[in-house]
Amino acid sequence: MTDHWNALEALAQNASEHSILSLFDTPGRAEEFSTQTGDMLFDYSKTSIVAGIRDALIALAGAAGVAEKREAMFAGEAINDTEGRAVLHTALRNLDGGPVMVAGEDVMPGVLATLERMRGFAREIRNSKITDVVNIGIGGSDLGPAMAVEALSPYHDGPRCHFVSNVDGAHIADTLRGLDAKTTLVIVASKTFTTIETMTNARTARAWMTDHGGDPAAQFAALSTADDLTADFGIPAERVFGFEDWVGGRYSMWGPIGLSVMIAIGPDAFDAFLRGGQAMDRHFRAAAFEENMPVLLALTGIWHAQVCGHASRAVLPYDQRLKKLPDYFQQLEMESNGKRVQMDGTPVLVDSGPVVWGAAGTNGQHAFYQLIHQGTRVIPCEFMIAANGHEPDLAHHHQLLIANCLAQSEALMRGRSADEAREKMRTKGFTGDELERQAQHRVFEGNRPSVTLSYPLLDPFTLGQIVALYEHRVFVEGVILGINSFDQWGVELGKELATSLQPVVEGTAPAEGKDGSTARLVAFIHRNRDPA
Ligand SMILES: O=P(O)(O)OC[C@H]1O[C@H](O)[C@H](O)[C@@H](O)[C@@H]1O
Repeated sequence: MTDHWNALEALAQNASEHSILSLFDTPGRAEEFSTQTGDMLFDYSKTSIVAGIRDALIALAGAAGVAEKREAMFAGEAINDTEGRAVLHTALRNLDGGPVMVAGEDVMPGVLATLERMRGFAREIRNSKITDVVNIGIGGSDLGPAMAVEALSPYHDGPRCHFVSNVDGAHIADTLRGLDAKTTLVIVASKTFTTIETMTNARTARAWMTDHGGDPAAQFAALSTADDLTADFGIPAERVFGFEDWVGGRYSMWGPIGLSVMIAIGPDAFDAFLRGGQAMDRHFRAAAFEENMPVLLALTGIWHAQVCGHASRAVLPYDQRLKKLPDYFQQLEMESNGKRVQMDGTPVLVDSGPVVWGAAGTNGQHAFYQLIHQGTRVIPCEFMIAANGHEPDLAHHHQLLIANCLAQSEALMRGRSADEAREKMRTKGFTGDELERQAQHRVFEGNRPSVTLSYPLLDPFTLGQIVALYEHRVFVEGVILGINSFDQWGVELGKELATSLQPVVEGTAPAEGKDGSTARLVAFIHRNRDPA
């Protein structure tokens, strides 16, 4: 692998001698550096990647064993080897794809039976007196469904959905205020059913329901792998939707964790979402790397983060309803690929995954794009735009949205030279030193890379394609980095310390053994706390 990384570094040196804009002097660049699957287009031509770089990146992916590991994943091998688990979220959307074997057993009958139970339950709730659904979960048991319910609001014809994640009592208090306990369904979503935030919120919701005339025995459902714990909590088996440990939390919205989405948009639209994911799986398995959208998206990411050294990437959906997508991708990418060692326990050879962040366009333009355009660090951008909105009466809004999205990627690439800036200031009447000073503030270096994903309409099928595209992108990047993208040991230490600090904060244990800063903060909080 070291040879491949070295070769890419040398290519990056050469690439810095040509501007991205100048690459378009070669006819056909946009066609050659874009790929399509179904009706979705991924354009990576506004990057410094040229044919030789793409070949080298594909060779890197080949050397890392991406094709073999991809098949191992789909074949149910225990590729999450620090936890000894298979990785089969793809089975959850394998609606008609045949058997999927785990340890010699076909898991599809179980997956399809649970899906059918979910459909029955969703129909029952949609036809009942339930007006509001509260999904209590955190991380992978919250971000995906919360994002999808908002993304698919034009298809939302079921009860209202609310999402409570934070252990901060403000979250559940604000959410329950105004809800009718007699017509609310609470879904406790937790793979492990031990997560302290979720279990604390679930108990609070149960007490609220009892106190306000609802019936927790009839109005609670659970989504979990731990049926013993859901039973202990008092949720009857017919309202428990289980899944297996081969579904990672941040990959779980395709199965029971997506129940709130199914209740919101109905089983048929949820099926379309699954089919979008399945279509992307098929493309990912079948397409040559040169045309493979998840592979090319991953290679673009590797080029920018690990080869060119850009430490973050911005996800910029020009779609108000996708405003939670950056948060969702943050967990998907950063929890998966923020790792210090390779599979064999030795340090990673290059930087691990980048910081992923972003916001919906055009809002971000009026907040942080200044830094993206003129800050000293390069931030590769990932734009998303639909050809159509869901508001035919407001088509002029959508034209403006598209124009803004395309304008940003063009501006990032093209920039504005010092001469252009001087000319601009000259026409405004500036001269001499003041002209020069004013002009410098208006220079955009340009040559800033971006990619754009475009599709006809953000419908359930398309959302399924987008989510699966990014899941596979993360997988490919993880394989190239040599890491396990499916564990998350890095979240453990903070949890353990929170458990040990709880009695200290409550005042039932001394702050002994804690560092001076922590002890002082505890003392300050104790002094300032209102008496109970
Ligand atoms: O679904 P749960 O078991 O409650 O887990 C919820 C979340 O908690 C953990 O801290 C993990 O880092 C996440 O990957 C997970 O999604």
